Amino acid sequence: MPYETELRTALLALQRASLLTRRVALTTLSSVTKSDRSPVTVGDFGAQALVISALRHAFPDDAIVAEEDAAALRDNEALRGKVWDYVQGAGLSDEGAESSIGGPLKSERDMLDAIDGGASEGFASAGSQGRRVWALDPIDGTKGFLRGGQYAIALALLVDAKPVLGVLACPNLPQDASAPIPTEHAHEKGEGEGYGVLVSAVAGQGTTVRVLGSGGVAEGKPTKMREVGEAQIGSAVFCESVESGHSSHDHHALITQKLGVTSSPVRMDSQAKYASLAMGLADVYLRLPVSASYQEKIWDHAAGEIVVKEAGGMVGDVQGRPLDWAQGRTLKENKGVVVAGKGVWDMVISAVKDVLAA
Ligand SMILES: Nc1ncnc2c1ncn2[C@@H]1O[C@H](COP(=O)(O)O)[C@@H](OP(=O)(O)O)[C@H]1O
Ligand SMILES: [Mg+2]
Repeated sequence: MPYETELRTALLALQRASLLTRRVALTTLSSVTKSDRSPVTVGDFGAQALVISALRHAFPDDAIVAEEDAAALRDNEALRGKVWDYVQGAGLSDEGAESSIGGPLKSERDMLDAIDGGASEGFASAGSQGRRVWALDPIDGTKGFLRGGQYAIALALLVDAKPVLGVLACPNLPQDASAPIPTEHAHEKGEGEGYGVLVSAVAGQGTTVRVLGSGGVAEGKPTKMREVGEAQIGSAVFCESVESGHSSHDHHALITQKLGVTSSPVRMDSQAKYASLAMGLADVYLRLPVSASYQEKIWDHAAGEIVVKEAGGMVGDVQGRPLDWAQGRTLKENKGVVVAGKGVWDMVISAVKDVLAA
């Protein structure tokens, strides 16, 4: 199967990184504020080191674009030591699986180099055919991670500026699609209690859900989005960011009102929203940016996009056009993202257009 090794590596890398984020989540969390005023934690740095070292081991020639860099750690011995403790403590229980992603990191220096290995210019500079770029968000939804809500470790492989593989590790999503999605105190629920999924997709191969474990790759189950038609839109489950600064709750409310949706949207951080749709936990995801200063990276949607599309859903901008991966590193203002099943897509896009035009 195409991308078999890439998928296996990505699943194991994210599983290992989630061992670290789960452990960090059980401590008293604190964050450092970055230059863009967004928070970063020990979990973000540690997860990035673990995933990049796995990718570099398996695919040394591939470019990697990741959210964090190691500057803050190089300057801060205490913080660096803390991250290193967690990185050393995160190893898969299956030795064969662990060694297939390069085994434990050997030194603090290797850890810093791995973190800085995510500084590629990515496909913005990729001209030649067959160019491969991995896009990693080591903790997507850092605010959700800090408040005990949903977060995801998100990894996608883009070939010639198109997502061909995506994996979302969502430690706080329920494994059972009929269970409610926890939005607080979620870190207290672990694998043993039925929480933690790995949702993955490869172009043309469908979307698969696995239990997020601590050893080798678990058996996967194919998943599809729920089939919701126009007649059922009133009872569809909508989801949106917790943060109204990330997308406009007011616009979303006007859209759902127009569509006659009866229940309030489920608020959830991170690309766990895409995973929820792919798993049939929710039906529509609206993300309408609110300000011109909003410079969200397009990478933050790559894994989610393929996971939803391969589960039978649609992902586009507010005009219903496909997301433009070649446009560079940011999701341009006013474009936004709409995610829905095929049965309600036209109707949702038409409501979005009406509300934005008003
Ligand atoms: N002001 C801003 N500018 C750019 N991106 C922003 C932003 N505020 C939030 N984001 C993006 O939105 C993501 C969180 O989305 P959500 O609200 O769906 O949880 C953040 O991911 P990180 O948590 O990885 O930084 C970040 O990429
Ligand atoms: Mg992040």
